Amino acid sequence: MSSERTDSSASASDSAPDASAEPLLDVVGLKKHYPVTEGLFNRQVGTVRAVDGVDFTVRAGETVGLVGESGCGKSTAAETVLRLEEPTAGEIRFEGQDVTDLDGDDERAFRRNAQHIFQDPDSSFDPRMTIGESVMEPMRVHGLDERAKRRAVAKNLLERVGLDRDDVDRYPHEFSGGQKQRISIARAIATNPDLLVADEPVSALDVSIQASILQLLDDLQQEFDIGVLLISHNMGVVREVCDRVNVMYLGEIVESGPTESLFADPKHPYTRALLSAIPSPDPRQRGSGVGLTGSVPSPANPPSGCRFHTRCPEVVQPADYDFDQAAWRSVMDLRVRLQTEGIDVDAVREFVADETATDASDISAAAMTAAIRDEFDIPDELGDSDAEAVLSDALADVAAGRQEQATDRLAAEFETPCETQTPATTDVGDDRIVECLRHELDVAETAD
Ligand SMILES: Nc1ncnc2c1ncn2[C@@H]1O[C@H](COP(=O)(O)OP(=O)(O)OP(=O)(O)O)[C@@H](O)[C@H]1O
Repeated sequence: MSSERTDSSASASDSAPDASAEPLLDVVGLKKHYPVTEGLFNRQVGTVRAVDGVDFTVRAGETVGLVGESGCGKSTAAETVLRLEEPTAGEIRFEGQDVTDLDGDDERAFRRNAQHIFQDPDSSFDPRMTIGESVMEPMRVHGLDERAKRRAVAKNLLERVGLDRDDVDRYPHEFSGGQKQRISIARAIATNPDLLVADEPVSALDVSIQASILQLLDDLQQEFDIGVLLISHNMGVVREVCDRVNVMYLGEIVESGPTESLFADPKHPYTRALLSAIPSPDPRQRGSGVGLTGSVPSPANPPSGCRFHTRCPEVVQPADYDFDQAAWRSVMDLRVRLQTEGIDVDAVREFVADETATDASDISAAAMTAAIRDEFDIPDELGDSDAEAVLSDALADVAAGRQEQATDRLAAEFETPCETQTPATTDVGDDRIVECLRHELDVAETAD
């Protein structure tokens, strides 16, 4: 974790861990799939690819972020690393040892050495146990038999995380959310772990106390040289505390690199979109970001090629066309909608009838297509006459109730390379990788 965050230019490198050191945690090709079942006999009808082949490392003394929107697979990755979930495939090497098939003493040692903090401190405590008992519990499980010693350690830990030694006999309901998260941290470090997995440790807390909890984690990490895997949907939090960042989308890592350079020059359109969502204190920068349309698609049926292509503001245009990128994205949004939910033409007709105070039966096809263009932010004319002809025909099909025909027409004419080619992992230098066709094309062009 970087030490002083007020000077962002000095942040990540101040306490930068030794990049040549063996990783504490080395995750390779990790997959976690869940079966989708149906019926009385739980017949498997599909697979949720929650984590679908991710690689990352955490070194001692390093804080590594796993960031992405809700549903991208971050928590599943964290739970699988901790062996709270069994991996479907891949390797999880902790201190040089593959933990996927540990048992007995080795498994107990791993559980002692890899601890976690979860998002909701309210649900992480047994309300009938004093907080001292909660903090002592992992010490008991891991072999510290003398109660008096456990109690003394618990008191020290409570003091270390900013509470009072005498709080040891109090109950969870007597503490605020922030204090409870401090107690969770005390409990997590009670066994002197080498790795701490913190899953959204501040997102349930009031914004005013988030910074102090992150600072506490930072201080403890430096004091004990712990490796931290921080799960967050919040790029602002990640920037504050991480040395390295892995950006995750729909079960895959699409970009990874040192925090400072990744924030200064994000390479993947998804990273750029996440960054644009961070509120800026500078009014000149507000609203300059690229918005993301729609939500994360289901990992039971991920899009082909680049999984982000159904939402990507920079999705590549077919070679035959060249028009405004924002208009192209809007046309793609229409295509995606037709392919997924479809368009309720009757609702469009009713809407136009209402807007124009006209009888629904009198609404023309032209008025319908204009309303659909409007809804999807598609300009009245695309800047490419061939593309415009394809779109006009497709919209005429939609207005006439021939959605399948429109869907097929758009799919055939507006096929993007991003849906047919799975982007390879491209090394873009500076210890950074990105999985995006645009970078592959750039690298290929430079090589030519
Ligand atoms: N036990 C399960 N069975 C089936 N699907 C699951 C299971 N656990 C998670 N998923 C699915 O896997 C995907 C990833 O979920 P996960 O919770 O890991 O994402 P996340 O990025 O951590 O999001 P959030 O911050 O909302 O928890 C989601 O679509 C989720 O519905």
